[in-house]
Amino acid sequence: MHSDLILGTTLAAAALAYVFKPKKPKTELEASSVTVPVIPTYLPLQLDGVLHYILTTLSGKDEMEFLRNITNRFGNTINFRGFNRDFIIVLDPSSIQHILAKNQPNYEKGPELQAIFHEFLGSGIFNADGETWKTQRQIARPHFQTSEFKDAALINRHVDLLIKAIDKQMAANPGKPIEVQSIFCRFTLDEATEFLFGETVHALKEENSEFATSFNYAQAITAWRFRVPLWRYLLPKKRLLKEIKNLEEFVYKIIDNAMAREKVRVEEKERTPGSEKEEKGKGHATLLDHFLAEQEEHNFTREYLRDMLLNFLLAGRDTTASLLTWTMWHLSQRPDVVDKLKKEILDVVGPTAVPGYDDIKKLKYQKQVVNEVLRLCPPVPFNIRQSVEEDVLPNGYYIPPGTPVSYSAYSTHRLPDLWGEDALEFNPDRWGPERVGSIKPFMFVPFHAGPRICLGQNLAYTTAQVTLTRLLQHYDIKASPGFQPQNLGDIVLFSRNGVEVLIEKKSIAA
Ligand code: HEM
Repeated sequence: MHSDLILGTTLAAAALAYVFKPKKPKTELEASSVTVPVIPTYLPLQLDGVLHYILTTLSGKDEMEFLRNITNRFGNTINFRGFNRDFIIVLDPSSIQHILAKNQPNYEKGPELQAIFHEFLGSGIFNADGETWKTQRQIARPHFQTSEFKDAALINRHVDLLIKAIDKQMAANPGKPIEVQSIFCRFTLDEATEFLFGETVHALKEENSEFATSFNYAQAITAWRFRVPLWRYLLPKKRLLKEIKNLEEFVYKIIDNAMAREKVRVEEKERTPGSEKEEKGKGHATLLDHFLAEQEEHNFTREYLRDMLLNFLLAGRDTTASLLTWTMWHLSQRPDVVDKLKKEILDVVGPTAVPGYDDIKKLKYQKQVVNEVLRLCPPVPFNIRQSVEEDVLPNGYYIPPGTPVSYSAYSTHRLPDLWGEDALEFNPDRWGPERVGSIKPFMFVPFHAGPRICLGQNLAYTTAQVTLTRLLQHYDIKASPGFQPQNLGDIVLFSRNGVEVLIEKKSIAA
């Protein structure tokens, strides 16, 4: 009893000290700039605001629209303070440019975000700053040059399997709508594992593949921590660690095999002098091979390579699945757009030819459609950085040091001031030659921007466009009556209830 009283008093005293802690005097920079407006709350520690947000996420409401409503009410630069901790959100393109490009070194991933992702992603590219990030980016870059996937053979091989999986579902449930989100997630998992590791996990074939289940779980828990950082301390970790171990078993097997292969290659090189002149990174089939080619210089550990592979998988898999899913949703609502797409495919690729990179480059209208999907449904709807030093945004607002600063592609892409009165409408024509000039840099940031711009951007467009071309050569896509998707604003923008569309087998030439 006595010890409870002491503990209770200590905690209460600590809480009071935190709430009423004396304010630091303003720095010179702070005094000469504007304070970001704080969203009004009424309880100490902004408990009402924090609870409102937590209840919004728990009740399954649309967090992206929640945020958009707040910024509509309080402005494009706001401080969503909780527990006396600042959390700044910026929407205007010049602030986004400042954070992602002009003063990028001052806006890191930072220790708080890294702690949220730590168990799953370790020190991989997605979760690293400084030299660790730079090294991974430099070594990985050659694997993402378009020459690596120009014939789109790997993508097309997986699209063959995707079409088979769709046909199978249609045969099992004739005339019924198909939930495409989960199929696309399995498709992109297969494609990405082969592109990155050289080995696919066969998620399309085996609906409940162990790797896919573990990956989905680890990602879902990490996403909860991302949305409500408090969960990091409250959610049990036992299952998370078990699922991560499953992933590691699979990944370590690939790493060990690749390391053995690389050892043989190095020994052979030593036996045949002169072959070391070969260009670094050239001729390496997988991303892992690119890293192992640098092994002598960097001495990467198995753990480092595990982090690297899981990070690339996280970065590339769901994002592309999200893009394909929302594309199908918008097409199901717009038969006029489907008709135009089909006409273009017939003219450029033909009714049955398998498209390569050069073909899809000619599909101009299709690219407009994909961009319009990326605008309204950016796969990464919300992104966070943390300031290192204090700073001032181009619009005069003060950023304290060590503060989370976020931008939301979802909200910026929907601002009528930037996109016009039809900002909320799906209109691929806004990307046509007459209007595209009004789209200024940093208004459209689905792939991030600046030094940390998405490495897989070209691969993502190619995968999405090849897949879309092949699907429209085979099928007609129509609305599933009464179905409405519900945004799930996780790390990746998905629909809480999947996306149902009616798919009919129909030759494009018919
Ligand atoms: C439609 C598909 C995609 C979208 C919308 C997308 C979007 C993004 C965004 C917004 C970021 C910045 C994340 C951050 O720094 O917080 C990013 C980074 C990254 N993306 Fe993508 N991505 C897509 C597909 C891919 C693919 C297919 C790959 C590779 C397989 C990939 C690899 C990466 C990597 C490695 C980074 C980290 C870059 C760095 O920090 O330097 N992405 N992506």
